[in-house]
Amino acid sequence: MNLEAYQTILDDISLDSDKNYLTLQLPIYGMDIDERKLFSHFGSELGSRYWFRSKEDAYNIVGIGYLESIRRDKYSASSLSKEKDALYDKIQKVRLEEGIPSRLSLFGGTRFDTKETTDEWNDFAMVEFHLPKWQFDLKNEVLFYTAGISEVDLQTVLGDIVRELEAIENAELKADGKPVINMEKDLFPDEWKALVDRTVDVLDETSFRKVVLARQRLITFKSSADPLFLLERLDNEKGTYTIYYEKGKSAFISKSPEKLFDIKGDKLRTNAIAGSAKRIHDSEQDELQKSFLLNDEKNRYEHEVVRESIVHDLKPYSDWVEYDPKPGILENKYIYHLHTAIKATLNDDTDVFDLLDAIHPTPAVGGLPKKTARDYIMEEEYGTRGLYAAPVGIIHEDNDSEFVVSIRSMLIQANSATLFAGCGIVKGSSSEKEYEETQVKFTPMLNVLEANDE
Ligand SMILES: C=C(O[C@@H]1C=C(C(=O)O)C=C[C@H]1O)C(=O)O
Repeated sequence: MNLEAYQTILDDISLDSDKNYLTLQLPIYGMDIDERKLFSHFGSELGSRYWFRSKEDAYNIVGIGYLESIRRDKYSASSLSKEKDALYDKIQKVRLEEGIPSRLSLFGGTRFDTKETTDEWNDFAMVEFHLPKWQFDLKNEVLFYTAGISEVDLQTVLGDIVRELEAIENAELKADGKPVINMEKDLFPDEWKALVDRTVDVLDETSFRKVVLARQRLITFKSSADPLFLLERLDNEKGTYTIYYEKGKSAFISKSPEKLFDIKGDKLRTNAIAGSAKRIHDSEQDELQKSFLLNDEKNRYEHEVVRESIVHDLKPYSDWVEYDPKPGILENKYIYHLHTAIKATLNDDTDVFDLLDAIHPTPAVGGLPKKTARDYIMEEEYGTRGLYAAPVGIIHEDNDSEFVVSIRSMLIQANSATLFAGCGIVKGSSSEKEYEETQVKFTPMLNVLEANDE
């Protein structure tokens, strides 16, 4: 870190009194800093921290201290877009080194739907995106430090940051052991199976083709789960996103394999992921599982419904959408899915918030027709989805962004964890099989809690 050169830059700038914040962007090359040290060092910021790592490692970001947030009780693409622009406009950005390949981002998401939430989701607004005080881009080794412009002392700020970085490098990493489980139970298991049976009778191949029904599993602990323990456990499943999102007294956690979309310039990438078979961890049996999945009519149908819907929803925003008509297999640690990569070139003036609104929820987590399915889920499903299966991710100043469909997830509060898992129901689905499938889909979170029998 070339502190003298950085100070010279700071000596040469004048603070812009029209702005609310100053963001300093500086490299932290070679520093021994990771997510666990950050969460340990910034323990007092509990409830105001996140870790977001994308599955292709495009992003690995920790944010600490929510300085300002966009919060809305209703989703409105145009208002959100304006608020995002206004927030970025309030920031004076200063690069302390040229050519750093990283940019400031906001992190957050929207709830799955507008269902009145039960108390459990009160910490998360309908739509919420945060500007953190400390944003660590761990992939590119860059820090974005943001402070209120009236509070910044350009003579002392660098020294303060350096001291903090040194303390982070020396942070203690002593996590508590795994949370001791008091009680573990599926919520409404028989009612859920009955709902699936009823739903199969309602579905057909034209007017209501598919709906995804989710269920919950509740685990209570003898004492609260240590964030450092959870972070360590979150590191152990490749090929998935990692979301650890604290807000108030809650933490929302996901190891989702499913991208909603990412945008770079005018290029959007998304995927259809639907159709599932358990991974058995025996090479012969797993080959059979994969070839079953590729050829099974019900799974193929479930998958095609998702792909068609995504392609259809992209059309107003793109004259060029490309995908392979034959799905492949997405391999996760516990499960296989049918997978189709979809690419689009976006038309001019497409806004990321319009795309979010247009694409979410895909029938991988909602159903088809989308509105019928959404209403059905709100009406019939037990409990509230909140951030489960909802878009969570990051947005830069322009449209560049990456969003996850936050499945394989749980909500942690005080001494309890609520796990969520759902599956696509079509005509001909069997409630027993779907129940088993959701059981498999709890595994990533059970594994994070070390609550499975593995
Ligand atoms: C809804 C979930 O998963 C979704 C449903 C799938 C299916 O029904 O085959 C497969 C992958 C996901 O798109 C979940 O994991 O909770």
